[in-house]
Amino acid sequence: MSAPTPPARALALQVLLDWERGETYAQDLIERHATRHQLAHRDAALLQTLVFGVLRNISLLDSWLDELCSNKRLETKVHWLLRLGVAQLLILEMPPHAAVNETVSLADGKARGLVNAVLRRAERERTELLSFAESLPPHDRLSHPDWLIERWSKQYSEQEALKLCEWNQNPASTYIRINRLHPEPLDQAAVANLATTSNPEFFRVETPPRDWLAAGRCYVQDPSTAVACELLAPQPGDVVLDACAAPGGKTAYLAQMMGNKGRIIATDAMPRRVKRMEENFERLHVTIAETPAVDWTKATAAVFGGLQFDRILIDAPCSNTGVMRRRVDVRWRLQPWFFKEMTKTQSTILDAVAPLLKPGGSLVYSTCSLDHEENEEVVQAFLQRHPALRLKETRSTLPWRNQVDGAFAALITKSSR
Ligand SMILES: C[S@@+](CC[C@H](N)C(=O)[O-])C[C@H]1O[C@@H](n2cnc3c(N)ncnc32)[C@H](O)[C@@H]1O
Repeated sequence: MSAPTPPARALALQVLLDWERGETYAQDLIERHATRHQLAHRDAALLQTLVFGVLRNISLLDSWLDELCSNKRLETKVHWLLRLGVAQLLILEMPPHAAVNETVSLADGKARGLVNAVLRRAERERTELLSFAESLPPHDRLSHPDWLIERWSKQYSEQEALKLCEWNQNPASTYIRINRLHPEPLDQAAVANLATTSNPEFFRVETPPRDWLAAGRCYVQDPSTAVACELLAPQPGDVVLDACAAPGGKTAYLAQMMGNKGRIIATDAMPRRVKRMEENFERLHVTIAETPAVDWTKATAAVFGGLQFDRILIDAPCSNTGVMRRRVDVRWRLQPWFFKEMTKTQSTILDAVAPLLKPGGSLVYSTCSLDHEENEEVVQAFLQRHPALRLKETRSTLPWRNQVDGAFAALITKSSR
């Protein structure tokens, strides 16, 4: 007989403890636990709500706990348990009975009394605690590192930096892109019922349509990801390199734009991600992609034996500051020095790939970062190192303005002589 599935709150506590110990993203830990325990979709969704609810609000929860526990030092497990309990009561607005009882039941013998007392007090003093939150400085109220808010204030404005923090505090919407490469068109009436976006290929959904996803009729993808693909504008018959391609969301859209005619070489440094990309291509009926694993910080342009490309997409690894609504823990992992490190990798990849562009060809450099250092500044320095290349256009989305994830894309061309 298999062991019973632990309740979502017990798994949430385990994910939070694992997250604090390691370098793994919370999303990966959630997926790992959901797979290991074969969680039903509803339970996996509850697990994500609990974990994200805590990680999105660590500073706010700790400000409340300082009040509730008179600044007492808390043992690690008790601390996470209290954060989890208070998040359910004051942020996620879960029924107090379940929130308190089930959270207390996860505490070890000696700690139960404390957890029970603190959570019951939080429930009683709910109104006072919520108004106390309003009096906190932004880095505590909106749970973002102070240095990050300052960095964004310098690059945009203080008002926009706070709007971005507020944006990051809300659960992300789910969007799907309809896969037009699927041999059987979707029932138009079903598509007509979907919530439209400003891009006719993308729709907002409350819950992902699982049968459509499994059958490759759609792909979960934020509309901001279209910016780079549309700027690259590949044509049927083109030879395209997608240098940082996994898990293949943009490649699949490029293949659709090309009507599955031509050739795409979709590379990525991580074999595990290449495998996932291959599965995605198979499901999405992408038939023109080849998927060699290539690390562009080690490989040179000679890797394809002289092959040159009409179009190149470099969707570079980045700080992910444009997608912090989805990657809720990025804010706690980022450090001020990380941006400079990232720009070194981005520039190395650009320099390695640039010689593969045909004369007259187009290259798009894109990120899901909002940071000028990783975007405009990387592009400017790249152009200075490669005088044959010209910047044609840049496009970006800003979450607080465009209501989608943040993205940046620069279109660069090579003269035909
Ligand atoms: C932003 S993600 C790409 C997302 C993808 N374009 C999509 O739309 O699904 C960046 C990718 O770059 C890959 N990567 C990181 N460093 C790399 C390198 N040195 N060479 C090639 N790929 C790299 C990562 O493994 C990651 O899959």
